[in-house]
Amino acid sequence: MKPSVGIVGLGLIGGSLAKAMKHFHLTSRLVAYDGSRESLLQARAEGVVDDFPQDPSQLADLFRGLDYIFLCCPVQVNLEYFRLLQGCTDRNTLITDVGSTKEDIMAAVRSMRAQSAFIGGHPMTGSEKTGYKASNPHLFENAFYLLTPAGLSDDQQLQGLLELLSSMGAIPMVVDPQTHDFFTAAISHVPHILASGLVNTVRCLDDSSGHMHTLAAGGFKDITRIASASPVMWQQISLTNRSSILQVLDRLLQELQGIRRSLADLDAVGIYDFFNQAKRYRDSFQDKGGRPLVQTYSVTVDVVDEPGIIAKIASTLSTHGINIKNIGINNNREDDPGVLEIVFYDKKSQQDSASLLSGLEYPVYVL
Ligand SMILES: NC(=O)c1ccc[n+]([C@@H]2O[C@H](COP(=O)([O-])OP(=O)(O)OC[C@H]3O[C@@H](n4cnc5c(N)ncnc54)[C@H](O)[C@@H]3O)[C@@H](O)[C@H]2O)c1
Ligand SMILES: O=C(O)C(=O)C[C@]1(C(=O)O)C=C[C@@H](O)C=C1
Repeated sequence: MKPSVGIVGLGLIGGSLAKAMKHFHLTSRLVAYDGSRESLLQARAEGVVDDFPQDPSQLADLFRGLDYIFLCCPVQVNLEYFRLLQGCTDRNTLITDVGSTKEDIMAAVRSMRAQSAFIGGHPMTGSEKTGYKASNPHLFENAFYLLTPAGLSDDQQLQGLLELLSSMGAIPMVVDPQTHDFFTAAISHVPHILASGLVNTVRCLDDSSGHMHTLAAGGFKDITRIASASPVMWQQISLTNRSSILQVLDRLLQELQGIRRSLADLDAVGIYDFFNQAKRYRDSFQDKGGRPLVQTYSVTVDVVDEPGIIAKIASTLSTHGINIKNIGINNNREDDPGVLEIVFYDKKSQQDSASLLSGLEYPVYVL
């Protein structure tokens, strides 16, 4: 028997969970609630959710007796819904959240002596975009999905959740909440603070004609994409992971002070070491392509960014029997040449396409 599922917060992550569960036919019934009625209407029209309450007062009736409830609002809002849902749940309902911080919610749930079972959750995938319109059924494929059970559920419920997430293509991994919050402070939360700090710096330094804004190119755009994310989401993440963020932020400030000192002292070796150490460590991430554990076979091709270029290269490869998994232009440079990234299913296709396209005089790089 497939489980019944409820989702509170049908935005980027909640909407993607709903779409994935529908896409892979994982539920017997899927109900949702969101502050945006427009999202709920769209999801029902698309067949992604079966039903939704007309207003929050009907939430308990519609969510009673579900097997799983996913809380997918900003982290502090998730806790409010966890409390609210205690009125209509018991140990047979497993509530889980997708929030980016875990110590805070785990401590609150533990101190509450909740009726329902609970497992903290956090998919290590997402984007700077928000809302149901940005959601996508394949978001979780090959992405780590961290879980913090901490004894608030039974083994069978943990097993069931692991299977449900794996069926959406995710790679679940159990961690303790403290480790989770320290790791994510370093690899996600402080990077977001830094990206927003850089954008604020340029905003303050730009001239009245906005020349910096006009000229900002690939490097600035690459490192600051995430600064376009939801301020409410990041406010709540920051407030619920203060001590780990402060610890990592202090380490980052040391790093910045170090390079500042090397510059002030004209210490050429120190400056080289700063960039070289970072390059060596960052290059070691390359093979993973942001999707850990999955080997990717891709090439990049420098192309003139003109209409029809993707079709031209795709048809050349297809004429030679080479299957493409994914293809797209990375337009970091304004107007002129773009970098076309092509992903293949296997190494042979990667190598064959590299020699074919080099033979046609395209500059090709094998990744
Ligand atoms: N965006 C990411 O990259 C990402 C990745 C992993 C985890 N998360 C976590 O997932 C959660 C959701 O983030 P998202 O990116 O989907 O954000 P989002 O803004 O796309 O979605 C949040 C949804 O919650 C709804 N909502 C907010 N307050 C509400 C309330 N009081 N009542 C009812 N609905 C309410 C909003 O209408 C929206 O649809 C957050 O806890 C975040 O920390 C985000
Ligand atoms: O790729 C992005 O845009 C993200 O910001 C995703 C990201 C991250 O920092 O890596 C953001 C917050 C999450 O909790 C998990 C993933």
